[in-house]
Amino acid sequence: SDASVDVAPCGSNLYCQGDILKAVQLSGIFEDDKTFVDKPTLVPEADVIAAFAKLGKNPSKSDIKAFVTANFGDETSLLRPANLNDWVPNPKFLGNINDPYLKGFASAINEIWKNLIREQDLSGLCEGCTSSFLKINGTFVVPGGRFREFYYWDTYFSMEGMLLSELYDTVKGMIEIFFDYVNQYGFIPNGTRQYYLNRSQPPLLTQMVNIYYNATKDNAFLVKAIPILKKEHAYWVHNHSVNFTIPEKCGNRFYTMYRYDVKNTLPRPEGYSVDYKLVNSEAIDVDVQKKMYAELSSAAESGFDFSSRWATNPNLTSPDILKTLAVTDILPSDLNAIMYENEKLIAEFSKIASTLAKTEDEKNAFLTDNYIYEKLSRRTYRGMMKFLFDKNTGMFNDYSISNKKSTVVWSVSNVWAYWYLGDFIDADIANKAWDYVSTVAAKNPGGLPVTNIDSGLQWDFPDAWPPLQYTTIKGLLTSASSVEKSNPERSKKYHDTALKLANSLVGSSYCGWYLTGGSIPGLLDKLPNVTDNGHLFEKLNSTNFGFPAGGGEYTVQPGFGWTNGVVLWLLNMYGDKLTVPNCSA
Ligand SMILES: OC[C@H]1O[C@H](O[C@H]2O[C@H](CO)[C@@H](O)[C@H](O)[C@H]2O)[C@H](O)[C@@H](O)[C@@H]1O
Repeated sequence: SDASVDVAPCGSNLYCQGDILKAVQLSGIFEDDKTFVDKPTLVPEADVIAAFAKLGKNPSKSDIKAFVTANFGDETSLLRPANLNDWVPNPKFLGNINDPYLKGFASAINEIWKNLIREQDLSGLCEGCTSSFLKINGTFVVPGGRFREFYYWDTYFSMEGMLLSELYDTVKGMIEIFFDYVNQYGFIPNGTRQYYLNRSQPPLLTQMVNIYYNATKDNAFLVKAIPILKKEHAYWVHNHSVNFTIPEKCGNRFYTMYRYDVKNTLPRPEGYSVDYKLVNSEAIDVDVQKKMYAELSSAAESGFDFSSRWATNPNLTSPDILKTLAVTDILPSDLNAIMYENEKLIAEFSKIASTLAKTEDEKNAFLTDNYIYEKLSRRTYRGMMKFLFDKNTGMFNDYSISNKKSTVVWSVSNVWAYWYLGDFIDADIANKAWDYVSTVAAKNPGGLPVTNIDSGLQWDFPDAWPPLQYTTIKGLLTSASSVEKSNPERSKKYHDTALKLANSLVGSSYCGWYLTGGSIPGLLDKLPNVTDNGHLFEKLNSTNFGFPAGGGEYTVQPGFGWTNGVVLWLLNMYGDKLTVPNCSA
């Protein structure tokens, strides 16, 4: 393809584009493409480029291996454990957990934060050397395993647990790191690497500020946050919105809706060989190839990489299904719901700020923002109800712009909007959605699978993702409280489904941890012949209680930030109801 018109995630000739990246990633010397792009150089970049040039036109695999060994360092370097001044051994929420094993489990997770919360240490980088890391000003939580950097949407779910662990200063500092990125780049990158600089992730910063504010009532911080949250919102409006209408359905009216959309024409550096081989597996036009690269990156931006949810032919399986991704043609229901909630929250924060203003002008400016963002939220709401909401099923479906109709794949993300909008939905229609969810939950002991389609992709059946158990439970709780007075029986039913999901995630994570060497001093011995000390996994198997899920382009990762966060959140909320499962059953 014509490199002069290619759009890469960043300018680096090592980490984002160019011959060295291509040769190393296609050589097959690493099982996981992310390994190479996480390696810092051992010599200045110009020397790396000169050393590569010496290899000539078609270097062998062993030449490339020797070149990488001589010029690149360890991918896990440039990080150190953080000095956590706010970590406490016995956070108060442990007192809310009755079952002694689950209390011990919560305490073990509280310990695990110390391994996952890190600081950058660039002192190991030699003079003139370089790495793919973005500068990270402060302490941050990583997901774990191959995910050695700070991720955007993961952090919301990790924070729910970190706040219970009373890591208030650390949480505040992490939000401030994100503020720096909004100021520097205008948006928050997918993760803190140069190769993530062309895309964001589900925009949950405003909601991070919300949970931090609810936990601390830090007014000064809230006031400081508002201009930055507005700036991030503007980025999504300018780069990720479409003005959409269907004349026969809408007359002259246009609706502003949001979508994932990454400008990119090259393989994702951290998945280079996977993307390259997929796109070059048959003879296709260069323009079509470039479009496929843009779709792959846009799927990564959605957080759901990869899923039949984005496929025009969801009946195919991996890898062929990936050739049919049409992310940029879809109005995703979860993204639109998130944007609606962000607009509502910016309006609410502005109202609070207006009461704290020191001058009349300041107060009026906040009240104007309150008015503007309320209005924006109504605009997003109208679009969601017009195009995404299905009165027959109660689901908020994804919508295909080109087909002018809902897409066909059901996903747990179709009930995400209930978290924020549950109060506004007709109770009988909402009940249909929740009946469906509870039927799926009843069939899956390990949690709600993300879709019903077994494509081999990681955001498909049978994978149960902790953040989506959280969003579904939030939706159930909103619906339960909205019918509590009018229909207590229904309300109880929703609470029961929420508890069932909580039992699945907490129980399955507990067993996964125990079976991989988890123990509790004086109460639970470590299994014999297990060398590890207990892992929580990034995703669980919905059909196989106690086991992680698989699928996708990398092996399941232990750690794990969002699992720990959501499990602690559930243990705190249902600490008087949850009981320890029998892990050998
Ligand atoms: O390397 C492949 C992809 O890895 C990341 O995605 C997955 O892990 C993230 C961190 O836990 C999570 O936020 C995301 O939802 C997962 O699918 C990365 O975010 C992708 O951009 C990347 O291509």
